[in-house]
Amino acid sequence: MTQTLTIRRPDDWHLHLRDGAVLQAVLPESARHFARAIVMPNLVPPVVTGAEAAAYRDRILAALPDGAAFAPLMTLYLTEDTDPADVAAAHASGLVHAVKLYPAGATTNSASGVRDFDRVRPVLERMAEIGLPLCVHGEVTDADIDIFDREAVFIDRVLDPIRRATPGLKVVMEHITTANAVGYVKASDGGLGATITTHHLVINRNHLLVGGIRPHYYCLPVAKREEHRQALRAFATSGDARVFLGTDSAPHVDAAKESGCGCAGCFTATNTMSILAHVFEEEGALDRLEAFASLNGPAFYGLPANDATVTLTRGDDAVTYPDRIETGDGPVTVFDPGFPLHWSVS
Ligand SMILES: NC(=O)N[C@@H](CC(=O)O)C(=O)O
Ligand SMILES: [Zn+2]
Ligand SMILES: [Zn+2]
Repeated sequence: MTQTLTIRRPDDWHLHLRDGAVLQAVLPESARHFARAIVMPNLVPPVVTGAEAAAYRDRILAALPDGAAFAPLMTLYLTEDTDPADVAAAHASGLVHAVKLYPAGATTNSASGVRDFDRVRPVLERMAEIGLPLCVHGEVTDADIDIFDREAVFIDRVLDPIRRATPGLKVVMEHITTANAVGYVKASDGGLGATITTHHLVINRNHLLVGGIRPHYYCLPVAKREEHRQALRAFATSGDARVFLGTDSAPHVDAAKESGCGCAGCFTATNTMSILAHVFEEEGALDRLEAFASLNGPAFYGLPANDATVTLTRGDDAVTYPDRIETGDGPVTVFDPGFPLHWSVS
């Protein structure tokens, strides 16, 4: 039996496109289904200034396949030396849609991130004035905090104090992985949103570690216990306007993942919409997929939803995707959800 679902064209509110040969290879995977994406600035070196963001945007547009309708929404990488005036100008020109906070050392290419949060206070205050959202990688980096606890501790020690000290600052808690984060966002009174990735709706920490270590399931924040995955699924499929899709599709070539010290990141751009339809169907929430993937994000960012639509079709036969995408730097493995997919985007 064939079933169809038509929704506004989705957007991706947290995406890594990289640069050079990898950008060239992975960009079509996102542009195929998504109209817009918040593009992460953690290149090496990072995208810190408005001028750097404009140059990166030009490289992305140059790499787009002919005829693709895809708009990169640029972000700036917050450092302790970031100039509030440069941020405000990049926002006023329409170039920059968010500033990204990486605690120094928290994740891939975060060495230039923030150590002393007092040093970025002037930037945060300016952002609150102009309505520019702060996107947050929400993990502490203290050596004595267990990696599975780093998100929950971040909420108490960093996120909540920043929000209290900067009233009116719009914050997106990105790629949330815990029931603690779900609870914190649900208890907030506005100005706080959260993104959830495709893979955190599918895997828990057993998928990563049982029966052998699975480097392609390793990402940050690391997948948690099953009870946390269940909390994420309930929140994502609830229709709550504070939560929306940020795939955090994060390509690393296989040689960097399948290594004695493998990089963090799951590459989900290729099959995300099929996986999400599967998850929402399992949760009896197909009617709320549009809110999560296409409506809540633009509303939070103050942008219109897309006029175009996509139709998802559920067929009896499983749909297949390539196991890996070839890039000029080597292959990038596509996230394997571990179950057959029946929904495809037409
Ligand atoms: N999520 C990840 O595991 N990796 C991301 C960085 C990030 O979003 O934290 C990357 O850039 O590879
Ligand atoms: Zn992150
Ligand atoms: Zn990310």
